[in-house]
Amino acid sequence: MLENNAKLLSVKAVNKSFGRRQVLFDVSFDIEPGRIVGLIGPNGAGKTTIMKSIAGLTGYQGSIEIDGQKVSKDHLAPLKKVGSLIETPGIYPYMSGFNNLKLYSQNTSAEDLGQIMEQTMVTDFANRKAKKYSLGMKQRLGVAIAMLDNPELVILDEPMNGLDPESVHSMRQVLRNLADQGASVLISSHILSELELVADDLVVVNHGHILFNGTKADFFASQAHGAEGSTVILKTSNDKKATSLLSALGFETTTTGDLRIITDSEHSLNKLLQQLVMNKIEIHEITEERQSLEDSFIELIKGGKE
Ligand SMILES: Nc1ncnc2c1ncn2[C@@H]1O[C@H](COP(=O)(O)OP(=O)(O)OP(=O)(O)O)[C@@H](O)[C@H]1O
Repeated sequence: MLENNAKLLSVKAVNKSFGRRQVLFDVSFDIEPGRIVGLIGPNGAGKTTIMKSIAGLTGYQGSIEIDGQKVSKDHLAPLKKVGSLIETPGIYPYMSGFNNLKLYSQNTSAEDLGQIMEQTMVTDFANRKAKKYSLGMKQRLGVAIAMLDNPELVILDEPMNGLDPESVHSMRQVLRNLADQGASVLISSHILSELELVADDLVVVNHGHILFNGTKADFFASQAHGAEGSTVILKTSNDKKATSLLSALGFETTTTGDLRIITDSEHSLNKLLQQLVMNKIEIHEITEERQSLEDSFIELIKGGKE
């Protein structure tokens, strides 16, 4: 059994080359039980290679441990605790979805199997041959396969790919249920908004380097209050006076349309409000324009290593 706060998955200093081309550079991150970790990066960043290394599908240098046991291509025993959907799910096309599930299931009761099919919304088409499935149906069946036999770690490579908005919504619910039951979930995407609502933690990767590894809240905070700061939009009793006052104090202001002020640690929102009050400028409306996670991500990727 895992102790509290133990790491279910520990990836340490993983390097990987294909021939002479290195594609992963000192990749390290951990996953605790019950957490959903979003692995995010643009196409070719190294997400699938990281997941394949964890799932024992490709060799690597460094260390990957699941529940304290090292995983490698030659030591797959820890993978009993892992359910995965990586790249094309291994679905047999001439079998029904239900029979595919039964084939992969070693120790899932009929009742649990029924529940997994309900949760992943596979039940309605479970008796049809898999070759007739759409991409979204295959994805759902692939996730159902990954959930068989009570995995402690579920690895899903781009599981939202091909899903309609309703299915994306229920997939989030499925992942949250898994985490609530104590499983750890590693899910990848190149679209941050797919992960934004579901991930607890984020690992941002680009060109095989980890650019950020921490909670989603920390990611947002580190980006929103980074060098650019956040933008405050003000409506005051005297915008002209407010602009010249704040400019004189070193605030970056723009007045095309609304009065917009960029705040940072030195020119904080608190300082801005104090100055307006001291100078008897009434504030009629104030809104903070927060950067979306997507903007933060793009900024981080642009500033990342080549
Ligand atoms: N079998 C392989 N042989 C050679 N190079 C490979 C192989 N698999 C992946 N690569 C290279 O490794 C790098 C990382 O690829 P990977 O598939 O891990 O990225 P990804 O982040 O999953 O991308 P995507 O979002 O497009 O799936 C890429 O430059 C890719 O071309």
